[in-house]
Amino acid sequence: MTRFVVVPQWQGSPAARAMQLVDGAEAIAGDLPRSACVRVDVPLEAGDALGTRVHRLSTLQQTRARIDDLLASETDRIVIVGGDCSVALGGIAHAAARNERLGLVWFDAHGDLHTPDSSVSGAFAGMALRAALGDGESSLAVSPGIAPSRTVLVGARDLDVAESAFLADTPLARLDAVDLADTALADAVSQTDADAVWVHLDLDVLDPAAITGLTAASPFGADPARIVAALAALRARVPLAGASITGFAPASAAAAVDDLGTILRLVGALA
Ligand SMILES: NC(=[NH2+])NCCC[C@H](N)C(=O)O
Repeated sequence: MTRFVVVPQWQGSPAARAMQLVDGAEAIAGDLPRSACVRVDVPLEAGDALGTRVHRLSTLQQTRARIDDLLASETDRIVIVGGDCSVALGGIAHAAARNERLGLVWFDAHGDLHTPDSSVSGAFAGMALRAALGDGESSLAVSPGIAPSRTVLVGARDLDVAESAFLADTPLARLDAVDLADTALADAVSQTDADAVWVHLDLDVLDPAAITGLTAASPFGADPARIVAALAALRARVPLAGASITGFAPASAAAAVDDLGTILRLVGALA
């Protein structure tokens, strides 16, 4: 069985409309079987940086502690429903503790490869993949981190200078999302020595024509049907350790309905 862990956290997001991520998580959860869902309470307040360069670090730490507590006794495969991107980290840490050579697929328009020092926004979502690799704010990073050589970044097209510089020096595979061939992702993960894989999907990897409820839509994104096909091919080859789906920020309840069909197809491909 798959357990859906719903984490309506907005505090990691750089967006002005960040709090709509709470509505997005609730909207997705509302369409999932209630008995398969568990909710993580997220503090209502923004939180404090605690003297670091990570905005709202105190609330991010509280949410993470609650995710870690919940997952400690979880034996089902989990799909984390966000919220902002950084809700994935508790799940990745949980899966990494159970799979020695965990691979990571990160679907995102952005790189999320900042450290607190390189980030301009201070938003932890923009540091989330880097934290999965074990770098940055130590209270939130996965430790030991996922090896970059077992990591595939898909659809990133909105990279900051420091992120491009990091990628130039790091053995992390990249795939373009626009023409994602059915087996390209399965091939890329098979070429690593990963024994299982965590799939993270920020919905902003999608083309803006396919979804409206994004805080920072970026052109030239993926067709949802191609992602579904790529995930099926991947799962035929490498066991799925768990998944996260994040970044849904609908402007209204009515607008959410327009996107939910697409989102639920993607959730289905990850469950
Ligand atoms: N997963 C995301 N929405 N990431 C947005 C990151 C945007 C920008 N690179 C930043 O660090 O602020």
